[in-house]
Amino acid sequence: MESRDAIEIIRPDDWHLHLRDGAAMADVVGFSARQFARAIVMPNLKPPVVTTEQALAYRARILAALPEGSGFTPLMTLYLTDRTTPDEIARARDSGVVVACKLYPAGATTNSESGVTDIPRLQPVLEAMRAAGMPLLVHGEVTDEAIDIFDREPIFIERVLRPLIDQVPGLKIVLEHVTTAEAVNFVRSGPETLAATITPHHLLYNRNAILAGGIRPHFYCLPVLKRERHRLALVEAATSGHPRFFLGTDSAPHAIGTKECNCGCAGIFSAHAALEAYAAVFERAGALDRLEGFASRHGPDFYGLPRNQDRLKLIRDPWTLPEHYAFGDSQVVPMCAGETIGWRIEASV
Ligand SMILES: NC(=O)N[C@@H](CC(=O)O)C(=O)O
Ligand SMILES: [Zn+2]
Ligand SMILES: [Zn+2]
Repeated sequence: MESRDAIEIIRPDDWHLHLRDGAAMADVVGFSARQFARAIVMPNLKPPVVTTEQALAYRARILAALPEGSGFTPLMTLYLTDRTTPDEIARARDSGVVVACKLYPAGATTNSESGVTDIPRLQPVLEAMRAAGMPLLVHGEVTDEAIDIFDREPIFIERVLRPLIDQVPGLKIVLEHVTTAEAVNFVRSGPETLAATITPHHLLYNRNAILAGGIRPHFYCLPVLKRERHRLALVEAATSGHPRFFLGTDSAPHAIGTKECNCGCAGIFSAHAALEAYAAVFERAGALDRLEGFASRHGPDFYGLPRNQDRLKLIRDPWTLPEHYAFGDSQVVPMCAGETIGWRIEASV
């Protein structure tokens, strides 16, 4: 195994991030801005970001909440509903700040109640997106109660994603937060217009983390963590150098009380140490030299955006992660709370 004490890469971007809103957002946005130049900001607020006007207003609130001097760029998204129109896509494109649209199957995850119920009827909207070169970002799980929760991603691929790719050839699609070997294989064998993001938690943990030795709500996210063989498939994909797999943290903070209760929310907060966690995974796989592709090149190349100009340095300097961070009028328990991580971001270089 290689052993290095520092690694310098092009400054990375986060291609899947939940920043929330208000005081809670102000508490977490700095963690992302510290390491990433840009992030795709998810639109599942309450109410969701369904119009360009709402996206512009949300963007302004994010910019106002950034630490002094931060150059962080939020890349905005629209939340597709059954009522989204092709005109809205044109407005989004013309805004220059909305770069993608998010497809939540209605009821699939946190704040997805207004999501899409009938994908074929979305055809004109999807065609407008293809014409605009705007990627469709997909939460890839079926909502069918009859399907076991651990099978919802592979079944989604067969029932929904495969037909969707045929329905609108040429549309860029990102299968977000992939969790299974089936998803990895599907993306690998799919068209050049199909890519996937991979989270740090799905690379670090399997489903035992949620259930073995006691029930641990802070490991509960959607799509739910899977078996070890799936985690290994994800590590292989992320560290393979394949250009259609890239970094998307899905950092999704929830107030502690909404996770530690009898019906806890889905979502893992990882923005406090995301790049450091990915570096640990890549190091363990003997693939630190491939971190830059995954974190800093594949994403912009797929989206058709320029790569970042500045660089960032990670140094070996183990530190212990806090048990909690402030989160609005509450607190959030971060991924790897209380554990030691081997890497630290030194500074911009
Ligand atoms: N990933 C999660 O478990 N939760 C996300 C929603 C999502 O990305 O599906 C959230 O907004 O909390
Ligand atoms: Zn999701
Ligand atoms: Zn998400």
